[in-house]
Amino acid sequence: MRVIATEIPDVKLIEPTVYADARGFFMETWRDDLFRQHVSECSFVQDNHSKSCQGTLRGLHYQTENVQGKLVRVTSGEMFDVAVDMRQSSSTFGQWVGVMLSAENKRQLWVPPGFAHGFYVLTEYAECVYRCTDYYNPSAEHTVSWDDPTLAINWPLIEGNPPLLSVKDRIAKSFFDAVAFS
Ligand SMILES: Cc1cn([C@H]2C[C@H](O)[C@@H](COP(=O)(O)OP(=O)(O)O[C@H]3O[C@H](C)C(=O)[C@H](O)[C@H]3O)O2)c(=O)[nH]c1=O
Repeated sequence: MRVIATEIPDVKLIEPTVYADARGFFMETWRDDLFRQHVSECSFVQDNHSKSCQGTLRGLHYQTENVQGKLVRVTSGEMFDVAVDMRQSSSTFGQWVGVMLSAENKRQLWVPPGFAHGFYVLTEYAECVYRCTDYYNPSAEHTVSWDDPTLAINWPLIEGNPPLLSVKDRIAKSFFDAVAFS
């Protein structure tokens, strides 16, 4: 696997080694030893899988208890995946990283604990699976508005179509009003 640095040191882009042959391909999508050695010393306790139609934007979400790190990959379609630094003490507080993840490029994004996460779906459908370092805790979940002007995330929105949002994401907080990590 190849680990690629991003604009935020703790956020990593991972390219697994793909073994292709006449049948198709094989790849190790995660190995505890290599992940700990090259990305982050953490354990995963919950796997998620979500499917979204084109134009769906989920996020920006994070938990302030059971704080989750997430290892995100796309198993079908393509999405623009975003991590936002919500750690007040960080030199990159309020900065974001956005990468294209797709079934084609097989890339994975490591979203560390302390970051908000969101994605926007570009293809007719996209499915993502992601490993979490802590359990879902809805009572401690927070949302930051996807189009917050301070974050100014450059979403590759499909021309003329407002993103499809959940009710929760439509009423998300501004970055300045959102709870940050110390
Ligand atoms: C996240 C989650 C949700 N749920 C239930 C709660 C709702 O009944 C239903 C849909 O939840 P929600 O609309 O919050 O799903 P997303 O909008 O995809 O939320 C996720 O989107 C962003 C991109 C993330 O990184 C988080 O994993 C998560 O916040 O699944 C669970 O049972 N367990 C879970 O871990």
